[in-house]
Amino acid sequence: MSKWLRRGQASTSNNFVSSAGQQSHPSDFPQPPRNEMPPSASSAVYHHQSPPPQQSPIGGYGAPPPSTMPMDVDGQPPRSSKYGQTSPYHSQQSGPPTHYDPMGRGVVMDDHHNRSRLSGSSRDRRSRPQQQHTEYGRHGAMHAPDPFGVSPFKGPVLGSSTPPDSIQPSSPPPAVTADSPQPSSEVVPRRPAYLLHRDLVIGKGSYGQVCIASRGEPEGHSSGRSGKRKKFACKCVMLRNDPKYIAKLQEEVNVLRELRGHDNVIRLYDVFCVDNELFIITELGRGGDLFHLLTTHPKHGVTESYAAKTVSEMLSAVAFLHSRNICHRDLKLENWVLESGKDVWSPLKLIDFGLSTHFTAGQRLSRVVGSSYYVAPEVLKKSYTEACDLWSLGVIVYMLLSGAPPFYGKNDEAIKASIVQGEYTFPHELFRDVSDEAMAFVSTLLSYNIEYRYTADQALTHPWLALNCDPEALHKCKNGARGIGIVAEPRLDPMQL
Ligand SMILES: Nc1ncnc2c1ncn2[C@@H]1O[C@H](COP(=O)(O)OP(=O)(O)OP(=O)(O)O)[C@@H](O)[C@H]1O
Repeated sequence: MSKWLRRGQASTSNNFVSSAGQQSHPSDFPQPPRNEMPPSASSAVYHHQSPPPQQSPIGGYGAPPPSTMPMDVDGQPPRSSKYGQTSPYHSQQSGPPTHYDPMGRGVVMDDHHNRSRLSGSSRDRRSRPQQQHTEYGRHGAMHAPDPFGVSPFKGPVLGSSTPPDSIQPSSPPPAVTADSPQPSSEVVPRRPAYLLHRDLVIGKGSYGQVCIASRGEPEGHSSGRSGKRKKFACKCVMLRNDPKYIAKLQEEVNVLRELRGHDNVIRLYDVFCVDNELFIITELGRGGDLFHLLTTHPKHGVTESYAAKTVSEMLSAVAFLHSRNICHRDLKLENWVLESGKDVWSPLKLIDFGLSTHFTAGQRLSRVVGSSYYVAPEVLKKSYTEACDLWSLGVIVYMLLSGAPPFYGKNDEAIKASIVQGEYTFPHELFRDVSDEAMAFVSTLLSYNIEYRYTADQALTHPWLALNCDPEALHKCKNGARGIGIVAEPRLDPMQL
């Protein structure tokens, strides 16, 4: 199925949008099945000069998927997935709907191996002779300023002799226990200690790598606590003496903080620097990213009900972002992770705000950023608004339903040319089982003219979602889109490093 998909790597360069980088299955890239496709008069070709279609016809073969692509068109070293070969997306638990395979295959697989890799179980760790853990914040802790003021803990020094079981930014400081050092006057909350598992890499991006961090009582600790360490994702970024780069990181953290509380946005827990390296501690998406989900299944895409559930959660997050005047600018399959490694229906979480920016109403942005396949045509033309995020969501839904991208080419230039041309089809081979309503929904997002493109709020009211989503879940997404129940935090002062 998604043999012609490859991981996209975001670029911040002004006039280049990169798709180079990780390629999960290099040997799988097929030659385009052009010859296998019968010519069809019913091909649905949408062009930006045409009025937006209300309902998309099914069937027809358009241009083929891309041909075999080079491992790395930028000459950068290929990135490799650290999730392992076993899919983390299957559950061995029984009972609907969590057991349901969205690919419609009804297959369940053992995800133990993968979970142990993600969670760094004791068995996994024992088998490694050389552990590469760095513990921050124990006795003699490194001084780790909190450059963004994110941590709820006031102390300038990371760590405590008795770190609490979990960090709850809005909760009171951890209790001081008998073996804690006695504070001299008042109780000053200490920042928690994290164990950084450098060898448990869960993802690599253009700015660094993401690995597991944990916090809590080590197993067998005598304090009588549960002995379970809480796991986090830790993005490790080497700092450079470059004001623009620092400003970008600051914006990333500010955005993460502002969005804290939304069910479909990854939760920020802590930020600190040690020895010129920045660590951003967030909630861990144990189920891995959607790119992995899609590319580890041999079928063409997911079921409509799974796609609709997924998209409504995405729209909820994006509507919330836009209501806070934040444009993500890098929405792609790789940037949505599943909360649970056991339940493929668990909530999705949006990650990677490295290209996000604040905007003012009506402002035209001009910086060309994003990832191949997903970038909107108006971004490539250097005049765009937050509507570019909806285009990217349209690409994602198309991919979820079919397993292939709507715009493709043998390299970045060809992909960009295809996007700027704006023509795409719903090849019968890939959309055979997909309803007209689903394709109509995709068309509302892949509308070339942003006047016709749906906003996230509009898309949430589309009949296809109402038909395919659990009403209660959809209602929750609509509430989330409006920020109901979320206390947004103010923007932070500029970072001082
Ligand atoms: N909180 C998380 N939970 C689970 N996996 C994560 C988490 N954060 C990141 N990842 C994994 O790590 C990968 C890279 O992370 P991220 O996108 O934040 O890095 P980046 O350097 O900004 O990447 P890019 O080059 O795509 O912008 C993600 O695609 C995802 O697979």
